[in-house]
Amino acid sequence: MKSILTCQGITKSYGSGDIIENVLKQVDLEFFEGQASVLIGPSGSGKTTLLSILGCLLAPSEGQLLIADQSVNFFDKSSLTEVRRQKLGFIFQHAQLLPFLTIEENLAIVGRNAGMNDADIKQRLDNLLQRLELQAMRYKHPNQLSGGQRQRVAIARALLHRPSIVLADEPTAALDWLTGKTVVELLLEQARLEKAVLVVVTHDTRMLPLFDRILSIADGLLSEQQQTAIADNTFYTQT
Ligand SMILES: Nc1ncnc2c1ncn2[C@@H]1O[C@H](COP(=O)(O)OP(=O)(O)OP(=O)(O)O)[C@@H](O)[C@H]1O
Repeated sequence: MKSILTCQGITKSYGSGDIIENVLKQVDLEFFEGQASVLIGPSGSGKTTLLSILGCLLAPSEGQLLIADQSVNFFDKSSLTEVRRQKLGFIFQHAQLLPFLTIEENLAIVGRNAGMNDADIKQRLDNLLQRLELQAMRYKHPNQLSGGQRQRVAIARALLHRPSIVLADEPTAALDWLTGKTVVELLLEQARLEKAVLVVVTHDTRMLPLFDRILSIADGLLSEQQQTAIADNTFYTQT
């Protein structure tokens, strides 16, 4: 399996002196092509912090982040922006679509930012809108869509430029259980089709069996749980 994303000894501290908070301690992790992971942990345990480091939005205090075997630690701001535009797709709790643009225009921007040509953007848009059953929404504006439909657009937007890594921070938190489950299932299906690494932060432990890997953070330490423990109900604490 091809290694796409690696954390080597990542630590993250906030503050300084006596009021230093060590949020992540020596996190070692490797993600492989097409692998879907869920990241869980109590509130304030560092899930968003880790996701932000994986997404090159936040620098670690120590340790290295490698994308496709290349360390991004010493990349300057514009190189990091380029990495984000080319290799990463993001999904947040709220879809964060631009309200004054149509769904098509919201999606096309991502392709343009990644340097795709118009023909490729159109082909990709047609394909993703069809796969996510969004064709009827193409010329609508975000406020004309339901929360679940907006998150489906957010999935299309995250995948449009064929990123090798897709990161989602509580993508279902604003949705009811059934809509949320459908959104996560679609996200998993589409990310697997694209062979992207997918990392999803959630508080909803009912989602865990859907994923290939279950990563858990507590007290700054990251551990991996086995799906069998979930099935046996030996690891089923609401976080
Ligand atoms: N910019 C910052 N400056 C200082 N402390 C921060 C900053 N960002 C996060 N923290 C602290 O780091 C810890 C981890 O925060 P983080 O948002 O990563 O947790 P989380 O697991 O995502 O929490 P939640 O589940 O509540 O969203 C918290 O104690 C938080 O207060």
